[in-house]
This record gives sequence, C-alpha cells and structure tokens, in this order.
Amino acid sequence: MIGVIADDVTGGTDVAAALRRQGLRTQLCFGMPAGLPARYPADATVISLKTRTSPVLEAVEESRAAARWLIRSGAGQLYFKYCSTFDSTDRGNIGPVLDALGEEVADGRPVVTTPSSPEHGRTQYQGYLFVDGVLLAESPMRHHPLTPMRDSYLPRLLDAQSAHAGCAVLDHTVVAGGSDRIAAARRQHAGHTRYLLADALTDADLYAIARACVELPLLAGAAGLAGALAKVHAERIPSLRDAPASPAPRPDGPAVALAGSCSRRTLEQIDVMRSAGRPVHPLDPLADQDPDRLAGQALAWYDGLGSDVSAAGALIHASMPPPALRAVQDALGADRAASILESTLGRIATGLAARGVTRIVVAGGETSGAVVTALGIEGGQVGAEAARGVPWIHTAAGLNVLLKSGNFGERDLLLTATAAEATTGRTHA
Ligand SMILES: Nc1ncnc2c1ncn2[C@@H]1O[C@H](COP(=O)(O)OP(=O)(O)O)[C@@H](O)[C@H]1O
Ligand SMILES: O=C(O)[C@@H](O)C(=O)COP(=O)(O)O
Repeated sequence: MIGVIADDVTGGTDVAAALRRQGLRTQLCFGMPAGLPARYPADATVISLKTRTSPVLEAVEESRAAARWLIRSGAGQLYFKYCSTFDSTDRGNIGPVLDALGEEVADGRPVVTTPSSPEHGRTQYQGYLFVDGVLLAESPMRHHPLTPMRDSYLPRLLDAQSAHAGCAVLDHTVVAGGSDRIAAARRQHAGHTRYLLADALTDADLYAIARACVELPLLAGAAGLAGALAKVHAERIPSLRDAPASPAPRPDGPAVALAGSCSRRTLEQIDVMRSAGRPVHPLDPLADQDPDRLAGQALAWYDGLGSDVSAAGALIHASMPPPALRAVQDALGADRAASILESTLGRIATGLAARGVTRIVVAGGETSGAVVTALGIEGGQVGAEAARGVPWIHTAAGLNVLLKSGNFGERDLLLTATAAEATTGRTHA
C-alpha cells in the first residue's frame, strides 16, 4: 500500500483523484484516522492534514504521527504530497516535514521530489518552477494571502527549510535519459545529498522518474509524481491494473458554493457565478470580525432566498482581489483575517448542512480544511472528478463535497458544480 500524507485538504483530494485514476482503491481520510487498521482494503491511503501553514513543530509532529499510522496499516512506501506551487511560509514546513519523514523511513537515502504536475500546468526546469509557463514568483502565487511565493528556484527554497543543506537538481538531460539514467544519478548522490529535485516537463518525464524510484521508501511532490508512481505500481501488480473502478455516486441535492480562496482562478469562477445571475453574498471582515455574527448574517441571507435557491446554487465568499485583500490584511493582520474567515465559513457550512444542503462546493485549500473540520467529516468515497484533480467526495452521512484548490477548475466550475441538474462536469473517473 502507498501511504500518502497531504499537507492540506485539497491537496489530499487532488492526489486521491490521481491515484484513483490509475485504478488504485484509494481511501481518503481528513485528519488522523481514529482507528487501526484501515477500515477496508486499500491500495493507497491518503491522510489529508492541515499543516501547510501551521507552526513547524505541529506540522512535523502531525506528519510523523500520520506516517507511523500508515506504516502500521501496511504502507510499504510513503509519499509526502505538498503543493504543486510549493506553497510554504517563510518558516517553511515542506523541508522540516520531509526531514522528519526521512528519519522515519528513508535511512539517509536520497529522497527524489518534484512539484511538477503538467496536468495542472506546473513544470520544473533547471530547478525552477513554472506555473502555466510563467516563473512561480511571477505568477499570481506572489499574491497568495498566506503563502506568497516570491522565489522560483526550488533548491534555494528547500535548502532554506531543511536541516540537510545542499539539495541537488536532477536536470532535464538526466530525466530525459530515462529511468536507468535517473537511477544511476540517484545512486551517485547516495551518502552526500538528501534531496534530489527532479526536472519534469511532461507526464512521460514523471513516469521515468517514478520507474526509477518505485522501490524507494519515501518520495514527495505534487499529484503529478504520485499519479506516475501509481501507474508504475499498477503496471507491476496485475490485480491493481484490473481492479474495476467502483461506480461513482451522482452528487445531488441542494447546492451552495463557499469560497475562501483569493486565487485568480477562483476570482474568475466567482465572476462567472455573478454573471450567470446566481445569488452571491460577499463576507465583509472589515465590517464585523465576529465569526458567529458574520456566519449568522450569511445564513439569514441564505434563508431569505426562499425556494429559488433550490433551483440553482448560491455562493458565499470571502475571496477578494489583491488590492482589497491587502486592505483587509493591513487592517486585521493576515493570520487573524484568515482565521476569522475560515471560522466563519466553517460555521456557515454547518448551518447549511443543518438546512438540508447536501452539495457543498468549497474553493480554497485552507478553507476546505476549515469546512471539513467544522462538518466533522473524517473521510469519504472518492467520486468522479468535476475538474482535473477535483473529485466529488461522498460521505457516509450523505453529504457530497467538492473541495477545490484555489487555482483549479475551469472558469465555470462553481456554476456547473452547483447547477440544479446535478453534474459531475468533465468526468475523469
Ligand atoms: N478577504 C480576505 N482577507 C483576508 N484573508 C482572506 C480573505 N479571503 C480569504 N482569506 C484567507 O485566505 C486564505 C486562502 O487560502 P486557501 O483557502 O488555501 O485558498 P487557495 O486554495 O487559493 O490557496 C484562507 O485562509 C482565507 O481565510
Ligand atoms: O498541488 C496542488 O496544486 C494542489 O493539490 C494543492 O495542494 C492545492 O492547494 P490550495 O491551492 O491551497 O488549495
């Protein structure tokens, strides 16, 4: 079994979708699972934490605990799923968590990693990370509310975070040379380099890296490398390759979208909702900083929509474009503003569930973490993808949640996912 530790909730659903696409029976848990062992046989188990922006020690301890749980449940390989845009704060949790997981399983062997995920437009070349062909630090990620990324050079970012200085790049000439060449380069680094950041421009590059590393106890990266690894495992183990995908339930029932992401794509998706005439309620954290009152106002607004809303879903959002976001952060502080809005959206989600809303679409990774925590969702069945890397999650209690990374999905994703006719959008299941 592959055991995956994801540093946020949308990262967890993204990687779960990538594993499921390759036919792996994938168990998805939000937070540490309560019991042992896994409740049903799985080829992969994903534990989605909310550690991307938490204090370093907390992130390390929670990730260690998740690793130990996965190993006790039978994981033969660990994968640390971080963001394809290498989202991390200045204090940086990717390095410390990787260092700790290496202590758990890697025996000092080099750990191969890459945030490259061509399916999401992320590529690594000469150690630099590109987002849709633009350097990370020049992409909209430079404006992220909690993890603004202002350097594109991955070795510098990782070196600053890890206790093992001097990570190396497996450059594209090596990767393009195929899996034997990659494995040879990896062996040359054994004993003196802990992290090898592998360039990858295409899925074929990721596949070659995965083939070279399929036996390693620890790998790390975004959904791209995890999907490639799943493909290699599925090819080697016929029972995985032949596993019939379980039929995905159809998400239905009253729908509401909750957005806490300020990423460019989410702002575009909000504009599409507005242009389509959907009911939209913006949260104003400058007017009131009390999450209970902000949530109460939003729910009163929702109640006032009456039966119209059962025809097509409404949207409640904290999201703002960069200038307005800066004004809020200047007034309240970035962490406090985030915490107020996350608590508010969590309370709104529980209020909506109590009102019979069964389709909850959430935009934003931190925001999704707050919402699943508030709703007490511990896991669910990974269903059809409404967009690449954005699968519906079906809970035992009958909720259908779509947890969308801020940057993912077509411009009409919020609109289609909350449409009256239940839709799974473009299905990749
Ligand atoms: N108007 C706002 N002012 C300040 N912070 C905000 C605002 N809107 C959202 N946020 C915070 O920004 C963060 C966005 O992160 P996240 O939900 O992970 O989105 P993404 O997936 O785009 O990274 C959340 O913590 C959210 O509460
Ligand atoms: O790798 C990715 O880009 C995503 O899986 C991811 O981690 C998304 O994080 P958010 O943008 O914070 O939702």
